[in-house]
This record gives sequence, C-alpha cells and structure tokens, in this order.
Amino acid sequence: MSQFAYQNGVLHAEGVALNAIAEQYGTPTYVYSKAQLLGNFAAYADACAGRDALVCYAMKANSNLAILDLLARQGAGFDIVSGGELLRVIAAGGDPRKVIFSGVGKSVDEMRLALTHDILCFNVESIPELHRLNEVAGSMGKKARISLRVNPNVDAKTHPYIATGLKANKFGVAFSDALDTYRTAASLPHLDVCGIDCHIGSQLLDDAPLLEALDKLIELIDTLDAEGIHLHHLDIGGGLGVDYGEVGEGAPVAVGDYLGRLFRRVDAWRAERHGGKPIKVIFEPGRSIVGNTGVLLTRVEFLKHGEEKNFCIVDAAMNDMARPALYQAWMDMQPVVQSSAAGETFDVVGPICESGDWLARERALAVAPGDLLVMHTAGAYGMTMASNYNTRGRAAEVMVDGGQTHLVRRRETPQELFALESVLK
Ligand SMILES: Cc1ncc(COP(=O)(O)O)c(C=O)c1O
Ligand SMILES: N[C@@H](CCCC[NH3+])C(=O)O
Repeated sequence: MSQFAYQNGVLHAEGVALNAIAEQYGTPTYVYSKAQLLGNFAAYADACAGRDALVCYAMKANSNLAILDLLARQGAGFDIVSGGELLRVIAAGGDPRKVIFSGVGKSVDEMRLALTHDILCFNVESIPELHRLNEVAGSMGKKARISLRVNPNVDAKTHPYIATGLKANKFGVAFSDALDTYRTAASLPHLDVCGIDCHIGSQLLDDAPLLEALDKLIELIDTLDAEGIHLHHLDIGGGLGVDYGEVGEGAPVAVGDYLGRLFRRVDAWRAERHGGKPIKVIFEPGRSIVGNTGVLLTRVEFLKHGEEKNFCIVDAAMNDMARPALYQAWMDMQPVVQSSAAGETFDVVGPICESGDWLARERALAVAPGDLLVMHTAGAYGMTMASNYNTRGRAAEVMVDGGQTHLVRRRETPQELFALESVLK
C-alpha cells in the first residue's frame, strides 16, 4: 500500500498534506515516507527471516543520512561504491562490518579506508584490482575479504544505460575468465577469497534473468569447489524494479515472490549438489527499497503556449531529477490538489538552459501558475544524482513520520555552492 494518497482531493504523505509541506519548506523538495521505507525493507527482511542472509542496501539509490540510519537500525548492511559512501554509513551509525564495496575503480585510499574499518567484503571487478588490493592489505598487515564480481552475460531486458551484466559492459570479470581469476586471487597472500557476486542491471520487472544469473553463479561455485576454492557467500546483486506507473510497463515481481523462488533454488542446490554445506546469500537492492518512498514536490512557475507544444515550467529541473534527461525515463507527474477543470497537454520542464531539461512529456494536466505538482516514485536515483548545474542549490529533503515532518536535508544556498572556490589573486 502506498503511503502517498489523496484525501479530500489533496495528496498526502502518511496523512500530511503535501501543500502544507510546500508552505513550510518551499519547493522543490523531496518528501519521503518513513513507513514506506520500513515496509519496503521489511519485505526483504521477512523473506530472509531465519536464513543466513544479509540485505546490503545499495546506497547510491539514496544516501540521505536519515534513510541510512533507519535502515541500519533495521539491521541492514550497505553496498557502497566509494570511500565517501563508507563515511556516510559510519556517520549514520551503520556497521562497517556489514558493508560490501562494489565498483570498477577503487582507489588505494578507498581500499585503505575500507580495510581500516574492517568491511565485510570487497566485490573485486578485475585482475589489476586484485593485485592492488593485495598490496594495500599487505602494507597494512591485513587480509582483505574478497568476492569476484562475475559477469554472467544475462540480458536483464532493461534500458541499455542501466544494464550491467552483458559482455559489452565495463563491469565484472567475464564468466569464461572467472575460474582463472579465482585461481589468481587464491594465490595472493593478503586476500581471503570468500564469495562470488553479480549485478546484472537495474529496474528489472521480471525475476527470470536474476534466477538465470543465480544458476550461473551456482555452476561456478561447483566448479570452484572441485578446485579446492570454497566460497562462503553468494551475492546476487540488486536490480528489482519499481512501478513507475507507465502505461504498458506493468509492475515488478513482488520481493517476497522473487526471494522465495531464489531461496528454493539455493536450498535445492545445497541439498543435491553442495553436500548440505551452508552459504550466506547477500542482496544489494537499491531502487526497490527507496523508489516509492519518495516524491519530488515542485511548483508551477509559468505556463507557456508554444507554436508546437505547451510547456508547464516548474521550479524543479534536471539538476534535481536527472532520470528523464539521462534515460528518457517516464516519471508520473500529478497535481497535489485534484481539479475537475479540463486539462491541456504539456511538457513539464525546468528552468535550466538545456532542451534536455524536461521532467515529463505530453501529459494531460489541469494546472495554473502557482499550483503544486509531484513527481511520484522519485526516491531512488533522484537526490543522489542531483547536481548544482546553473548554480542551482539542491532541493530540500523532508521525512514524514506518522504525521510529523522532519527536515532531513536543508536546501543549499547559492553562497554555499561557490564557497569552495577561489579567484586568482
Ligand atoms: C553493484 C550494484 N549493486 C546494486 C545496485 C542497485 O541496483 P538497484 O537500484 O537496481 O537495486 C547497483 C545499481 O544498479 C549496482 O551497480
Ligand atoms: N541511475 C539509474 C540506475 C543506475 C543503477 C546503478 N548501477 C537510474 O536512475 O535508473
């Protein structure tokens, strides 16, 4: 059930009217629902109950400290892709020993930081990275726990920019090279080879490609076992999608159904081929935890009737939400206050000086200047991909918690944006 619903014609978040939030905090503002967030995490936690499993939230989707704190208190681990994200986990009170570190370009400093905090595992993506990590760990007198990110060459059937498990993608080690790469890893004295992982892409509506990837990982675990390389965990990555409401797209498979099918396969394999030995299962969900947790609240500045198109110019822009500009993503936009007036067809655009600065195209809307609109399902890859283009301060972020609203990130001022710069003297 969504925590964002109309009551008496006004959109509310957990019972708080969004127009009241706009009055108090201004626009553009991201509004999150704590109940939605906890419900989404609980779907994973419930499906994992009683099992050796860890949900490492992929914080690139939304790394606001309030969100990290709430998830950490539910027992979440975190999937990070930079030293900065590790520092965020620590600042939010998360446990570094439940952190896995993904990414193709980890620097020496990032490796050192992660080893200092004794993270659970590095998801290594190449042979040069294995050697670098071995050296860094050795120089610190430590052993780094590693998993190899294997590229199962499964077609995730998603947008090419967010598919990651194909041969043509920069991620992971090719399936055909995996065995040799594991041999190399096992020969390096400062590495502790403990897992295997993959991540085939994002916004997947069907779990069939994920289960296909699982089968490939399992096949490799069997091969490695025969080589004397015994793994303790398998990490299937994230990727489950959300319902953006686009006509003809359909809804994603439910988390519980996907995890149920996955665990049944893992159990059958363990019993039949793995000698009943235990294996920890790790998940790296991002979007499916936070996507429908947030909306982007924006106000109409002007309506402009062009020669070919009508434009609804709002105060949010591609710097606040880049998904439409980057991926031609379809995001649902609705008025905060419902109206029975006849609408017109608009492109919803921001104030930035780019033709690519659009949030929604060809939408029937009954709106007037000063009205409020929301972009739904904006909790994932919204604020984390925001920029200061056109010297625009990033939006505020507000968390609604059972009738109370809390400012969890204030709006940036223009002065803050250039405070790090200096002029030549
Ligand atoms: C390595 C890795 N893990 C997890 C995720 C999270 O993916 P999603 O938000 O699709 O669940 C991503 C991003 O797609 C990723 O690159
Ligand atoms: N930023 C992308 C998802 C990227 C996933 C990261 N591997 C999106 O908004 O859909």
